[in-house]
Amino acid sequence: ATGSAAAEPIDESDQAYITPVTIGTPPQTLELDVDTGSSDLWVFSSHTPPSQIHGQQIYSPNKSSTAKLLEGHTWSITYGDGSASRGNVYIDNFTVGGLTAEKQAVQCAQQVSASFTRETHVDGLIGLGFSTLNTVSPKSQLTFFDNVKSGLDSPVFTADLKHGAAGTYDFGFVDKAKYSGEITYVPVNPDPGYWAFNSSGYAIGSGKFSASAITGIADTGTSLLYLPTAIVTAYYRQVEGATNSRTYGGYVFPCSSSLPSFTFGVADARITIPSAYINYAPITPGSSTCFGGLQSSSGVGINIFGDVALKAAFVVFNGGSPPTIGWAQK
Ligand SMILES: O=C(Cc1ccccc1)Nn1cnc2ccccc21
Repeated sequence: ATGSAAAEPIDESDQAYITPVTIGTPPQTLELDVDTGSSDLWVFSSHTPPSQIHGQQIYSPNKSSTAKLLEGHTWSITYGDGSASRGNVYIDNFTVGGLTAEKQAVQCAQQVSASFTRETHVDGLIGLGFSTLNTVSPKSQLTFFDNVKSGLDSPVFTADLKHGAAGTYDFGFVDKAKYSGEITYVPVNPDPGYWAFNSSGYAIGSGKFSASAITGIADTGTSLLYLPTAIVTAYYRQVEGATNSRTYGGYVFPCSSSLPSFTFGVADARITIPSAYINYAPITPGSSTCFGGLQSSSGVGINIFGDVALKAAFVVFNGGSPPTIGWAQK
């Protein structure tokens, strides 16, 4: 089996991407954020306090003839940016891009933090990290990918995210039409539960490539690229008027500044992020001060190749044994 689903940016800065899914019988459609940086599939639901719902679509298990409460199970998750949610768990049919997991654990939110309430376009998350990270207790649950993997033509899913346009998540196959040249695969360390890999180094603009291993995670659920401070300060030294703002929590610069591109290595391959992707967004709508798409990982605790990096490439998340991750230009 294979599947293919759209990944639509929620705003003009590609802060997140949403993917349509259907849950239950008759099918209820929601739009979820595919997140390789976590492993809980959770949704706004009929159990979510109305005061915490601000335009999101909800899943009502009591309207699904195939929904079954997973007795005595709860979940609670806090993300690196401090956002959080928690609730109870139902088992139901879950379909993405024509692929159905018959008995998917669908975690229903009974509480979401303000940042989720504010994100009106996001009805929940599909965690596609490793199932070891799933927070359901007392028995942790499998991700959608782990549930359908054995039935896929190939045990992979791919991300083709785009800047200001709809991209795709494919399941079970690698679409040659979506990339140029070759895909370079490197090992993944599944122990942290993330898609952790080593980048072989970086270059700023047309500068020389600096070979240095950068351990990071490929995280579709994070908007920006977070790298070591030394790399980030070297980058913004080349940006007229850039400053590291305590007020805004990172590097900002005049929106009119010209920015260098940023290249990262994957073994002997190179992925170049166009400068436009690093001119992420005005600090507030209409401001002439812009926030950088490349920021320091020192406050995050881990290097994150988020959407700013991912949308410059075609990425293969290979769930085989051993797991690997593949990067190609496009
Ligand atoms: O939490 C993080 C990483 C992060 C970002 C910024 C600062 C510190 C850490 N990403 N993420 C991955 N999945 C998420 C889901 C919701 C919110 C953030 C999510």
